[in-house]
Amino acid sequence: MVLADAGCDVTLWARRAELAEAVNSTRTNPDYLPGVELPENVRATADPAQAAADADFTVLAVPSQTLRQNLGEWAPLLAPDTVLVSLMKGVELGSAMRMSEVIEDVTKVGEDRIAIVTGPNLAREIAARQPAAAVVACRDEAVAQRLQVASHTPYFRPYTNTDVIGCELGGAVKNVIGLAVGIADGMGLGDNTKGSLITRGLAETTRLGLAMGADPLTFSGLAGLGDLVATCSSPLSRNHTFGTNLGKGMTLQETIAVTKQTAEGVKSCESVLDLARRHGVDMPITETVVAIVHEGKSPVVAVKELMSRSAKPERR
Ligand SMILES: NC(=O)c1ccc[n+]([C@@H]2O[C@H](COP(=O)([O-])OP(=O)(O)OC[C@H]3O[C@@H](n4cnc5c(N)ncnc54)[C@H](O)[C@@H]3O)[C@@H](O)[C@H]2O)c1
Ligand SMILES: O=P(O)(O)OC[C@H](O)CO
Repeated sequence: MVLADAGCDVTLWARRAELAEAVNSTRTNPDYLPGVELPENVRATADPAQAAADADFTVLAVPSQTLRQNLGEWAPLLAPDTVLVSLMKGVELGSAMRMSEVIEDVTKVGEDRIAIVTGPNLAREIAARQPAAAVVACRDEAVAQRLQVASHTPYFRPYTNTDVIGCELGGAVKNVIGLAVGIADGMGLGDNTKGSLITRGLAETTRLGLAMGADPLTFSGLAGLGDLVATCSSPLSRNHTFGTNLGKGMTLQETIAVTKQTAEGVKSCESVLDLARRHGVDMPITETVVAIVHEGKSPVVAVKELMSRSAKPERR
């Protein structure tokens, strides 16, 4: 919708032919965004070859853990000079690769033709055309600028950045911190806890980013703080809501059963922790989220343990 509103002709690929037909005939996506009317220049198809043909930009928005397989099937269909754009906010399990790295690995397209869009961009609010800023990041600034023009609308304001590592990490780790804040909310804890988790979450994201070669200033921007604030405040965030359900005492299986859309942090908390260990970085909040979500640790015990860690200066 953003690209179409900015004047691009958009072909949307959908897995199910009936959903593609519904989008074309009703101008809505009844399963995912009921009540939102899509612009005329968005067409849907279930044929990936038709979606990929002649595309200046190929925008990828599948769950992070399925990207490698999806892209493996689509790679032979991509237009020769297309720019591959990732909207995904996760890290691959096992390889601990960021999404742009998976794209490069599968397609062998160079990093100058791989871009990402990230920032405080909850889908429902974007679909309601509420004002939001975003970051378009690419190692090649000219490519980022092209994508900036292609996606700039009266309600969507993209800024360019060349720090792809920092922008991607900001998006992936904020989902883990969103889970932590949701758990705290579900436990009935208040805004001091939230402010502390957001700030210390940003500190551990920045530590990881520095170890991986990111620009630390990226984390005080839209991809870092901006997205943390949106995710950790909003009931629209799937990660936040997932955490809230866990904090209220639901089991992991019960929480998964009521979660209809992708909550990336649930899997990516493990790959972010993997990255932290590979780089020798301490990420206590991420470690705690992994322990609660995947190892059955009680949130009450986890809070006690986090609060009784050894005292230290703020900036280390
Ligand atoms: N929704 C948001 O507000 C938002 C905002 C910014 C970024 N993102 C990111 O976008 C990415 C996708 O999230 P979403 O919100 O679109 O999730 P979603 O769950 O709403 O949609 C994911 C889509 O992928 C499809 N899908 C699931 N498994 C698949 C598979 N094996 N192969 C192909 N398609 C498959 C689903 O049918 C669905 O259409 C995530 O990385 C998320 O972090 C989401
Ligand atoms: O619903 P979430 O938790 O995946 O968050 C959506 C976006 O990433 C917010 O910017």
